[in-house]
Amino acid sequence: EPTQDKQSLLSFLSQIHHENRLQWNPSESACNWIGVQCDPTNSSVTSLRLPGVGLVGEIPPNTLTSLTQLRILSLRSNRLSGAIPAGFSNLTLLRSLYLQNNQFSGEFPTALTELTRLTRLDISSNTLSGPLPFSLANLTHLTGLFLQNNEFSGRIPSIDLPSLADFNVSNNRLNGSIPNSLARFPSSSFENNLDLCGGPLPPCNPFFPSPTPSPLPPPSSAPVRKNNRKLSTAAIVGISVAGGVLILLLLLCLIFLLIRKRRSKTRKVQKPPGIITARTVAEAGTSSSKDDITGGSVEGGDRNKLVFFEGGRYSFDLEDLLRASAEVLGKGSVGTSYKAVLEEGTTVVVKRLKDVTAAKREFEQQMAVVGNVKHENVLPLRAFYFSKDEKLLVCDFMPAGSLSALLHGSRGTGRTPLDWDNRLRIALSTARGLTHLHTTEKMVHGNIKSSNILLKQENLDACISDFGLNPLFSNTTFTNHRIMGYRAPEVLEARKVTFKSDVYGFGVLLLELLTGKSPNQASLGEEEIDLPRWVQSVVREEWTAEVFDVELMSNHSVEEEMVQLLQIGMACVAIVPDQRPEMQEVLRMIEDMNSSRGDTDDGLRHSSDSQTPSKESRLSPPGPGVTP
Ligand SMILES: Nc1ncnc2c1ncn2[C@@H]1O[C@H](COP(=O)(O)OP(=O)(O)OP(=O)(O)O)[C@@H](O)[C@H]1O
Repeated sequence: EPTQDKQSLLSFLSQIHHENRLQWNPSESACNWIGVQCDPTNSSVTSLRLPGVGLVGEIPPNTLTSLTQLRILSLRSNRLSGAIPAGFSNLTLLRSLYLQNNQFSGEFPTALTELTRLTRLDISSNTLSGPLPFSLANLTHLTGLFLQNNEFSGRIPSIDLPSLADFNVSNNRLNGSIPNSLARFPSSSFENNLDLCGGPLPPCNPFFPSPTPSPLPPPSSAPVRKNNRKLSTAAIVGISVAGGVLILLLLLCLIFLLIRKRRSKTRKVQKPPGIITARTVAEAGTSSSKDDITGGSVEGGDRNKLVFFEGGRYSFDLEDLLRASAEVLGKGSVGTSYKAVLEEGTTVVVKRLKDVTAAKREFEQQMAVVGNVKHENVLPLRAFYFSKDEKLLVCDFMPAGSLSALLHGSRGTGRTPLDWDNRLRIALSTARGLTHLHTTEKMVHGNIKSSNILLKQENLDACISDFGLNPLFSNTTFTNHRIMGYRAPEVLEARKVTFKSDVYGFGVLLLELLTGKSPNQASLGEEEIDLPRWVQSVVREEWTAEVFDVELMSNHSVEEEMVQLLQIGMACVAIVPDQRPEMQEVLRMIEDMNSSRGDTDDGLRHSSDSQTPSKESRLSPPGPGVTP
């Protein structure tokens, strides 16, 4: 006799409203009750099947959740309501759980995703809402997952469950692309959602998504009640006058358009320097663009075309890009970046800008400037697209990822630490790229941070990305919290980026490389303290022990170099902009430091951009506490 389980069952039945169809007799063994099955020794309940027995209301706490030996639980087709109890996570041996056709509500019960032995999970036809959790991926033994007829919303998480044979999320409020791992299921598994695409449904268009359908029901198809009353004379007069005015307005518009067209024909067409159109690329034999791609200038009506820059190696057009499969790399301060794999195999990154305030001409002019920048440590912009609703930038995909991912990606076990030589190499190559922008291009980067430092796969040299975009946005865009840690104090007040604010951002980047701490993280000991002030707050004698990344601590021979680089970083983050060095001075200090190692390392040569500053402008970096 399973005494404890019997108690739990009796307690369940006594606390829940039901239609008395079960007739469980307390004087009999629970193993003989309707719906109950026990293990061979009758010591515990292993299966409870109570489908359609008229249970009404919430599952009473500490009743069914105490049946820890359950393999099968079926409560389907009752009128159970409220949340699915979190205590279900106790039922760790459950193989099959059937809760469909009830009135359960609330978010997806994450407790269920702890039941890793589940093979069948059916919670369909309830009123569950909110997102589907990614932790569904824990249920690796699932062969059937039934979530249809609920109110789940958001995207379908990319869960890859190899044994899954039946899957259904139809009739919910889901949107976004169907993950590749679930694309093998038929369209009926996904039908009647808000805005799902990809997989068995029509392909997604990541850059020009269809507008989210209105959650309102479609206009009623009920026949409109006929109004047999005749229109009054006043109404007839009103309608005639309005009609007349409308026709007049249309005529005026037509005349205006004709005049404009004539003028624009006579105006000399200007082309921003360095920009070539898709047609020009096609003519140069580097594009597969079709014949219908119009040539001429960007300004001259070459709408809806990708504009490539000279020297690019790509040969695709907008239609190819729209057909590409795309994966979100991340959401930044100015938009979302996608990794797009074109049908012919080329992989590029497309950045979809949001809240651009620049007008078309300004945008194109700035793109012409940005697209002309060529340096081995600057990620080239390959193409752009501008329309009223959509602004896209295209650049190379860097498979080695960003410095941010490398430093903060997966700490702990399984991580390959970033050694000192590589950190110094990244510091040096970033300094070279930024110095080139400042001295040769006379361009402020405006958004220096570790996710904008991308690494070359061959040698982990760095490339700076996302430069020169500030003029496209209003001043507030770049002051959001995600980039706060790199923002110079004066930028937060004046909302204007300068060469010196780039130097500040670079200084924070050096501190990040040395400490392994993210400038945005709140765990710097005290609240409201940023990375520079935190480093400054540690007394110099303690730097080695407290400030440097533990991953660097194994190699004592480089301590002196680490302290030197830290001093350079601290000079860059001086509060007063004038006290910060120029970028080319910073570069030379790092190069000097590096050459005094006696290394013959090929990647660490002197750069041409660092030769400019005079001897007297060389700076001896102040130690912590010297900066005001
Ligand atoms: N060309 C690229 N190759 C590989 N990864 C990239 C590339 N461009 C961006 N990423 C990565 O994609 C993610 C999103 O980048 P994105 O530039 O949109 O945002 P961000 O760098 O976080 O912020 P911001 O918009 O302020 O630059 C980041 O992790 C970034 O490192």
